[in-house]
Amino acid sequence: KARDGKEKEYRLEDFEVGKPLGRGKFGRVYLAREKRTEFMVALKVLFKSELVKEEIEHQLIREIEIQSHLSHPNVLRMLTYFHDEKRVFLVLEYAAIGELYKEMRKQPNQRFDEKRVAKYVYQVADALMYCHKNKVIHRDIKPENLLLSAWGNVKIADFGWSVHAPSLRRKTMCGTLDYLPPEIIAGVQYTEHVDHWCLGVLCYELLVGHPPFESKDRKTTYKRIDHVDMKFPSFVSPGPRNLISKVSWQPI
Ligand SMILES: CC(=O)N[C@H]1CCN(c2c(Cl)cnc3[nH]c(-c4cn(C)nc4C)nc23)C1
Repeated sequence: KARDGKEKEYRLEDFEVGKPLGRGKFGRVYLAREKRTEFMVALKVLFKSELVKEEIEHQLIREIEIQSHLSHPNVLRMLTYFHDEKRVFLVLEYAAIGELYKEMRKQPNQRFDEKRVAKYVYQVADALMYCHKNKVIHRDIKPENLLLSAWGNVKIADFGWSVHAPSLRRKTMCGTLDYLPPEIIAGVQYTEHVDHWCLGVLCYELLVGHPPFESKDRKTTYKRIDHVDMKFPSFVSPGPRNLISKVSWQPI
């Protein structure tokens, strides 16, 4: 905010753009520094031509509306946004450690110990309770969309799929099916409970190293989701089994 308290209009020249951090679904994300304050941010760049070609302008507008109004320690902040003739820029909070997914792969058995999973699941649950209180369903909770801040706290990123509850909006079956809850597969109206289901799937994956219904082909994955056909390896103790089973049984 500028000194007179008004929203400052940002432009690209207010930033020094650094290394690419990775690719979201429809844009590149760069590390950047705001020149005046030297504040580090993640700058997400989307090309207007691509937004139009993919007909996802409405999705971006919803992502901006939702993420710019949410303010929670475990939700990645959208600080501001601006556009020039060809591109839209989202100025996002920079999570210095990076993607939780990569952190998990770096662990000895490619999974986290129970204490660490408890911390991450608690933080995601807290963020989801906050989102649900604001009538927002994320719908895409999975390790790839979770980031770690410099202090090792989880930040839910990528609200590209979030919607205002309750919703019937079809989630196109692109990407992994592993996290799809039965009610979305069935195409019935769904509520915030879809995020609870994903939290159970996330808890399982962080503990075990792969998602519970993972199968060699999509058909089998669908079937296993539908029958909630979940097996726990012996090293998973009763506490997490109980929690995961409780959030995974959905009264559809
Ligand atoms: C779904 C999605 O947006 N994925 C990624 C792209 C980079 N982006 C980041 C966003 Cl949006 C915010 N902060 C990030 N920090 C990092 C990162 C840090 N290290 C050391 N390595 C990485 C990578 N990436 C981000 C989110």
